Amino acid sequence: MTRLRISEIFGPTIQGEGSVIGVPTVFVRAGGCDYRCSWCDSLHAVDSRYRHEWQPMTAEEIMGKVTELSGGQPLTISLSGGNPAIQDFGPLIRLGKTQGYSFAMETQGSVARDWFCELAPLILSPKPPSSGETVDWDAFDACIAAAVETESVMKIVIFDEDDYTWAREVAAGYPSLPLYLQPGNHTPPGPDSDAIDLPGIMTRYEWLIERALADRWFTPRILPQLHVLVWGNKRGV
Ligand SMILES: C[S@@+](CC[C@H](N)C(=O)[O-])C[C@H]1O[C@@H](n2cnc3c(N)ncnc32)[C@H](O)[C@@H]1O
Ligand SMILES: Nc1nc2[nH]cc(C(=O)O)c2c(=O)[nH]1
Ligand code: SF4
Ligand SMILES: [Mg+2]
Repeated sequence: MTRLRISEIFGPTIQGEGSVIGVPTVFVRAGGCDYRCSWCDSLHAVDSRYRHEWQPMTAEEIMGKVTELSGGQPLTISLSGGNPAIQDFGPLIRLGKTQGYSFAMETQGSVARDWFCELAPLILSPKPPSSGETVDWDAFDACIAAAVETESVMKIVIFDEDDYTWAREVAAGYPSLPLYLQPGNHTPPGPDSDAIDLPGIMTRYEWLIERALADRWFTPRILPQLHVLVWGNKRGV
């Protein structure tokens, strides 16, 4: 039986980011990522030093844990990671749907899967220059193409002026994707630290709002990471 590498399953909590912000959800976080963003806030699901925490789980085991957490009430399950697209989440999504659950997924858009069409929504977060990663736009386009008849949205993290300029160019190339801009969160060293630089986040958020409005750029929604404002960088919320 196929097993998925799972870093953590937690909730119910609220979705803290992007188009489904505020919606109650249970998170299923996959272990492993094909990227190494300089500012990744989920290193415990990326860095192989945390591999010992990742559990191989069947779709049935995952749904069992989600059902326990949700009290058996179907809700939206948020798949994140790491990059969930490097594993086959198709069987889990199909099983969960038979039980009334729906699935949203966060991915950077580097690997396309035919099961993206089962998501609602597919949240694509291409990485700006400050991440140190380079986007493969053919792979990104393949992700959009795979999400036939489902909603895809784009969420870009912005730390600085370079990222902002990049986001404007990228957005111009994808006029039909609803766009969300999110100020970057400089996580203090050590993935086990809950501490955040709240003044830094708020300064970047205010700067980002003012920057976009001064440009008369009115299409994106500009949102902070709500869960970070409430709980800091605490894991499992
Ligand atoms: C941890 S990632 C996992 C999913 C996938 N690998 C991705 O990057 O989209 C989930 C979301 O958090 C965002 N993110 C990661 N680190 C961040 C940070 N330091 N500040 C703000 N957003 C961050 C990512 O851009 C992505 O939208
Ligand atoms: N509450 C909450 N909302 C989130 N939205 C995206 C998250 C992620 O790490 O992928 C996340 C997370 O870890 N917690
Ligand atoms: S792609 Fe996502 S999970 Fe992977 S390193 Fe970047 S932010 Fe972290
Ligand atoms: Mg997070």
